[in-house]
Amino acid sequence: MRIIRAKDYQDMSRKAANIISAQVIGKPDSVLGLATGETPVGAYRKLIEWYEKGDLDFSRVTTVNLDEYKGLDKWNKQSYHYFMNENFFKHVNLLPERCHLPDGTEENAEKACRAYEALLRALGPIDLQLLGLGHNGHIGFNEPSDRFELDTHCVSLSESTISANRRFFAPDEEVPAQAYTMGIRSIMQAKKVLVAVSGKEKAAMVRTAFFGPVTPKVPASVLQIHSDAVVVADEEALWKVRDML
Ligand SMILES: O=P(O)(O)OC[C@H]1O[C@](O)(CO)[C@@H](O)[C@@H]1O
Repeated sequence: MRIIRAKDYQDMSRKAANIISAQVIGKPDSVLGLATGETPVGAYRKLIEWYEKGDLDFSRVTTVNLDEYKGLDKWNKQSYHYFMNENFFKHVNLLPERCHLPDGTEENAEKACRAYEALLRALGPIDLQLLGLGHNGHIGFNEPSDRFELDTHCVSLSESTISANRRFFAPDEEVPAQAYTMGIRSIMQAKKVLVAVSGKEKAAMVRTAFFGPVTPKVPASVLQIHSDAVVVADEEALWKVRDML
């Protein structure tokens, strides 16, 4: 696992976007695994900026997102479909039919997960998987558990994840308690994994996940044994591991 140090959020975003750009330029028909959350938004902005300048072409790229809330459709402003559309998809020349997320409207969890897993397998290994880091060490919505959940599955979100995500919802809106998420296998089979981390509230988890034991109780810790995992983190996120770099 390589750690790339960035000065601040802007620098981290630019560095993460550089890695994604290099992937798309080097392999125009890449399969990109994408993430939601606040952290990757700056990188998406950079990619949009470079696309607008004519430096990037997404017309042959396929995207697969990590997760979606169960029960939310793509017009719901809190859905990850909506988030991805607003923050990235609609601003670049990705073909809509090549942008995939789990189907939050499918009430039958087994059916929804089976369909997404089949899609992931049909597409083959993801070329580059972008990840954020949850406060409790989750990646996608793979929550702390007694075992690594390998396939796409329906997860009951932990209290800490629900409360962390409350900031995206209006006070009177309920945060969904369940989500469909890509499993650890697809993430680990990705040829390259890029974890973007920013801010001092992630510093303790950076130390636990990337310098502690590999355990399903800290899902992100599994990335330590990925053959090509890169963490791009800013100074605040790295302050608890400064002496180890
Ligand atoms: O980047 P943020 O907003 O801190 O979120 C971290 C992680 O938490 C999630 O938003 C889900 O709780 C993930 O999508 C994300 O990777």
